[in-house]
Amino acid sequence: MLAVKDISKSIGGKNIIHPVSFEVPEGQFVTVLGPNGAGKSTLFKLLSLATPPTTGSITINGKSAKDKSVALRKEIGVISHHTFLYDNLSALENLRFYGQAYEVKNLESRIKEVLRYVGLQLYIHDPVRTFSRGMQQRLSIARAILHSPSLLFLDEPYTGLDQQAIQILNDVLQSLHNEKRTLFMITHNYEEALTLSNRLLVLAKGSIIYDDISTGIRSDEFRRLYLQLVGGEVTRA
Ligand SMILES: Nc1ncnc2c1ncn2[C@@H]1O[C@H](COP(=O)(O)OP(=O)(O)OP(=O)(O)O)[C@@H](O)[C@H]1O
Repeated sequence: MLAVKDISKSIGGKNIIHPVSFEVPEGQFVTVLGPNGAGKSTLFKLLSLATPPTTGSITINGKSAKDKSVALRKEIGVISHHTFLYDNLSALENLRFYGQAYEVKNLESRIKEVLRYVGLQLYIHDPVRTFSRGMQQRLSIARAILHSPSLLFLDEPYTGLDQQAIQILNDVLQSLHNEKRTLFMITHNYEEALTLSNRLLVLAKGSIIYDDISTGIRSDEFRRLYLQLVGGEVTRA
């Protein structure tokens, strides 16, 4: 499903990601943890096709990441700090814009469905500039799943969310996981990670230093292990 072979990234002569290789089978929910500056966001940008690797290759559902086709873009959804929303457009208009770009079938009913999913159906006609940070984050989740991607990338999705929005996000992620979609999440929030995901990667200084199935690990056990691996404090988003 996602195959990463020897990818590295150097910026301005500095090696930020050392060659890393791993495969993520269909339906797996992978979380990447690591201290500040480990290279998580850079890895995220590489995998979500926002920036090309310096070396190595990425293959998504058998398609090379070098192929910039709409077909490849349709395979992935991205939730990051950047909401990719237009302030002056309403929730409906934003989703129409993306839905048309991704050639979503039965777009109007799919838009209503995803807005219900994230609890924003009452705000369908409101401009995004009137939305709180958490509401914008919810709408960016709706945008990212609108075209039913088989692979969803999430970079610190919990930042700025209230308890209700965290619950909505967790429910959405759980449903996507149950639907056997593949999820790849970067977070500092290891408690959510342990509850939801079934594989943990720890990145430090641009290298993967831990890669294991997470099912059944208690949070205090993992916290101890993590501190042994990277030292310092485990931070929460
Ligand atoms: N465009 C860039 N130019 C130069 N250095 C960069 C650039 N982007 C990232 N870096 C450096 O690469 C390293 C990894 O950064 P990255 O943002 O990927 O880490 P991170 O694990 O996401 O950190 P955080 O948890 O703080 O968000 C850092 O030392 C950072 O300064």
